[in-house]
Amino acid sequence: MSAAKTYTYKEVAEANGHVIINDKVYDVSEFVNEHPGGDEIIIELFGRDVTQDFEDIGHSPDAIKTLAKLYKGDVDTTSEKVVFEQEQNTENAQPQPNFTKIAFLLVAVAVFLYYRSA
Ligand code: HEM
Repeated sequence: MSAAKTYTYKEVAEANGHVIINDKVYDVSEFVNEHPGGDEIIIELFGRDVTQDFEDIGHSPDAIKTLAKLYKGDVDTTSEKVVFEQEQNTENAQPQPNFTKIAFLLVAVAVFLYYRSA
């Protein structure tokens, strides 16, 4: 751990297969192949702060232990943030799941099933 390094957001974004969780930098380039949740889900997020994603899944203490082994250093939180295109889209997108759309879909399915069984 003595070799811990401080990274700027830009350095993390440009490194190969690093992610940020709680302001710590992890090299997950090798780990993605073993990730029980699949590699794609993390590869898509390389270079980013995945704290929210990691916590939303409710990863186990085991997963947190694995994470500790991949620790590379800390992020310089005063460095300039990197804006990712996809992130921008999500921010501009509707914040709430579209209830009307879901309700409409359910009705459509119900109607379909009704007519199919008639
Ligand atoms: C970056 C470090 C990560 C590590 C070390 C890690 C580790 C793990 C481990 C050990 C599991 C097995 C279940 C458990 O023990 O909780 C797991 C499951 C999972 N992970 Fe991760 N994960 C990481 C990042 C992520 C990220 C960023 C996402 C989402 C964007 C993600 C999505 C998932 C999903 C969806 C599962 C559930 C698989 C299932 O139950 O079918 N993981 N992860």
